[in-house]
Amino acid sequence: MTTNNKGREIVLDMLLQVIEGEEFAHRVLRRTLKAHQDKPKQERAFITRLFVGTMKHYLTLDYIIEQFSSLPVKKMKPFIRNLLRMSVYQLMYMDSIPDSAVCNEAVKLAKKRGFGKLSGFVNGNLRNIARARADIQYPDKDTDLNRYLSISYSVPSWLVTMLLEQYKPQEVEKILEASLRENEITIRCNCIKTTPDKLEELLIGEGVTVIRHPYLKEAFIIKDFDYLEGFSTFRDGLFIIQDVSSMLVSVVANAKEDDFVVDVCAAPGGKALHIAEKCKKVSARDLTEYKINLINENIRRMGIENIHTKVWDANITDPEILGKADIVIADLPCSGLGVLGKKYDIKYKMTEKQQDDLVKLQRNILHVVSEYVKPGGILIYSTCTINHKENIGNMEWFLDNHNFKPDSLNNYLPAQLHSDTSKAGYLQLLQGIHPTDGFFICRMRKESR
Ligand SMILES: C[S@@+](CC[C@H](N)C(=O)[O-])C[C@H]1O[C@@H](n2cnc3c(N)ncnc32)[C@H](O)[C@@H]1O
Repeated sequence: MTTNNKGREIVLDMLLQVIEGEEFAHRVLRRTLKAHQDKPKQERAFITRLFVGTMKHYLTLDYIIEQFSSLPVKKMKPFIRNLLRMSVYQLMYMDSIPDSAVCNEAVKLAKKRGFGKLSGFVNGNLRNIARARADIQYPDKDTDLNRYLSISYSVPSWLVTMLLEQYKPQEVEKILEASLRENEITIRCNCIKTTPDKLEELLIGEGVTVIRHPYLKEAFIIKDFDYLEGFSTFRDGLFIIQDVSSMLVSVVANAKEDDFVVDVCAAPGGKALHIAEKCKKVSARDLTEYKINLINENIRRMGIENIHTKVWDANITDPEILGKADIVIADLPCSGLGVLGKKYDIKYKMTEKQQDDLVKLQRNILHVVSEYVKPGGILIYSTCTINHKENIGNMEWFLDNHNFKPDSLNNYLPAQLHSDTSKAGYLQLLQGIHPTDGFFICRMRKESR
């Protein structure tokens, strides 16, 4: 365990940056792993597991701590509360670490960072939790469903209420449970450069476990690897990381060779690159130079040349493309409740007000970009959220106020996804219920006159 002592300190600093600061968890994790590329695979895996696990579970961990501590977690010093969270995570979820090691390392860290006077408090609480963890009483599902879901799945109570208003209790529990599972990585084969069969063979040769996705032949779930950028298949642009839900946007867009496609919020370019395999001309836009560079990097790596990128605010009309697009992709900024497992700080940071502001932004962008669609052309609206207001709510608002009609998805979607709603032009995928992220897609056709 001594090798992981430094790892614990690294994780504690990451937690402080994200929970107590303004940083995004996935960015902090990526930056930290990059900075410690030279560390053995095992240590990097320890850092990832402890950081992601503590982040995903920290309301549950706070509940446990407060069963034992006389001081509420909110009143503790930030360093101490995050040290306790991280240590309780190890006690509750990491069976291979002896309790004594967890307590001793926490005490050492408290002393090292100038909290020697509180090391007794840390030690006492951790040892009590280790001793009595089997007797902890959790909220009862039958008498207080909201609190049960909130504490069991580490989700703020207001968000549980919102989900229970929109979905059945069993669905909400499956969604929240899926968000705590280890994240799966899905990739899409770059069919310009190789075939799915060949890519599968090459990845297996690189020691990766490869599982074919049931929805699309170009999609694979990959496991048992450390550093993706180390693979020649990645460096050579034979695949891109992309969830199947996101791939389905390009599938239902169904671009033809001569179509002109505009993706108005395109970075890092997953959907635009996918569509560009099918048609000659794609315009990929995003708000900043930084974001456009992300698309350009992927364009270079994947060797896909028929995409033109442009910094453009989707809220503002671009007169150059008015009425010119066969297909407009509006994959808009959203509350991200479909990717709670991957962006595990969203559930703590999102507010109802932010969601309402997003609905306004989405409506404004949809209104502006609908004018780029040719008569008879297609507008695809998608989000990686499961919030009805941002999804079906916006679709209905849009159709009520614009010259568009819903267009069935059933000619394009895999048969497993056909339903009454897909026939009516939209699909709501739910994590934990579908083998994908939570995601919304709708297809709408502009009327000819
Ligand atoms: C859901 S992501 C897009 C993902 C992308 N379609 C893909 O498949 O890789 C939303 C994007 O919208 C961009 N964005 C946010 N506000 C925008 C605006 N006003 N104009 C253009 N892009 C915007 C963000 O920078 C972000 O890259």
